[in-house]
Amino acid sequence: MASLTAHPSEALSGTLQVPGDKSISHRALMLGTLAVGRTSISGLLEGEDVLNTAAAMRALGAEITRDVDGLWQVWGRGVGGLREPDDVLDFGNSGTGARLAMGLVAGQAINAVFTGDASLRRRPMARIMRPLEQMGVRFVAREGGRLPLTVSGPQALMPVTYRLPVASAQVKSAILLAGIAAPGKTTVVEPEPTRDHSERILRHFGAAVEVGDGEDGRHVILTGEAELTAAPVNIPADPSSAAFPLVAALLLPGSEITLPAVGMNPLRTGLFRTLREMGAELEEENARREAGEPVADLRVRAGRLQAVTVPAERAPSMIDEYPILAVAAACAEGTTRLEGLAELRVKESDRLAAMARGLQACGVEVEEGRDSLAIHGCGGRPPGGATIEADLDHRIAMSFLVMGLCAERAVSVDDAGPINTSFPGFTEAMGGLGAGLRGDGTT
Ligand SMILES: O=C(O)C1=C[C@@H](OP(=O)(O)O)[C@@H](O)[C@H](O)C1
Ligand SMILES: C=C(OP(=O)(O)O)C(=O)O
Repeated sequence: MASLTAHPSEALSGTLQVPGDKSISHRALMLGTLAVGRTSISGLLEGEDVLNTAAAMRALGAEITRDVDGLWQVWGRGVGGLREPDDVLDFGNSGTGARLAMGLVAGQAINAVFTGDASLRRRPMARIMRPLEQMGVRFVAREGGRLPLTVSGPQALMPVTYRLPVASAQVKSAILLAGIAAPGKTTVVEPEPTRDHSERILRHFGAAVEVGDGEDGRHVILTGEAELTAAPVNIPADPSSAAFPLVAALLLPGSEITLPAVGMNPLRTGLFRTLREMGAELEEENARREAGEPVADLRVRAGRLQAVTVPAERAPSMIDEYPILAVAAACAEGTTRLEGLAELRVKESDRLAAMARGLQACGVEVEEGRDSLAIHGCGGRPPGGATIEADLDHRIAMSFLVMGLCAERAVSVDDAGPINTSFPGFTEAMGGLGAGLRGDGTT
């Protein structure tokens, strides 16, 4: 376990190209695998989560290469053309990789065994198993629907209409990926809209996806037995990764940074909206579209932040950003209230408990509820001076390193390794903006 320490920092400045969007990277590799022809992907996130998905797609028969200039090529097998992997598929730390790939395998008449690291093996999979079982897929899983598990795709998959019991783009996407191989229409009804990268990229590859609003929520309808055609994908910078330098720049007086080509999908930008409500100055420049996704350059200037209440219905659009928002709230003036956080308890770690514990260790007063968090802001630098257990959670690790930059005393995380799952080069990237993160060797 390599620990890392963030020391109180001066202003940040410069331009940082944040790595590619993790959600879109997984999907581009998977759609490329199901498509006929060669898919070229630029800007693919080369983090461990996505590299594990690439390895799984190779095991299922796709040919995947990386050119010297970082362009990835996927030669797909066509829907129904995947082969049975001859070993266990290991998705490491990645809920998205494992859950979406279950949907993809469901549409093939093959067996595949899925596993992951200690974090992924404690996360719930029944949410994916239930709808796919209705489509005819069989699972053998550990108690409580945990990995490792075996997926058996049926000879003839049935389409479903499924109402999501929790707001989850991963569940929606697994059903849609399975539905590609089913006859007729597969419908997912989501009470609250979640990130729609799957809908966008499916259309980009030629599938028919209709979206409409019903009384019970948003209906996403995919026409099955789709023929997917390879299409080039240019992946934007990940707004969830951009959040870390962005919040650091907001909190360190005198900072001004630019983050080019950040994904601005409105179902991902809840954090930006919240920070603006807190008084942040965020400018979007050169708004454009890449592979069906909105993108802009973000310019961020430091400023004082005021507490806000973030309503539960905003959670799906900023679900991975609560840990870093909690750090911003700890430095803001007043009490910030975050609601509708139940899903945070089943991420890479129990993020609600991890944030409450870590903030308290840094001298910030908090109240943790069943699905809420109140943070009493310090109106400036919090005390800091703690060592935080990352518990295999990249976002907890990066959030508390940003805390260390903005606190009175240094903050360490016991294991910075998981940062490589989503933001390889994080230490160097922050260093390039002027923030000092120092490795403490091996603990
Ligand atoms: O579909 C996706 O790419 C993701 C969906 C979200 O998970 P849930 O579907 O569990 O909310 C998010 O937390 C995860 O990081 C990526
Ligand atoms: C929850 C996350 O990812 P995943 O579900 O793919 O592990 C995340 O990146 O914050």
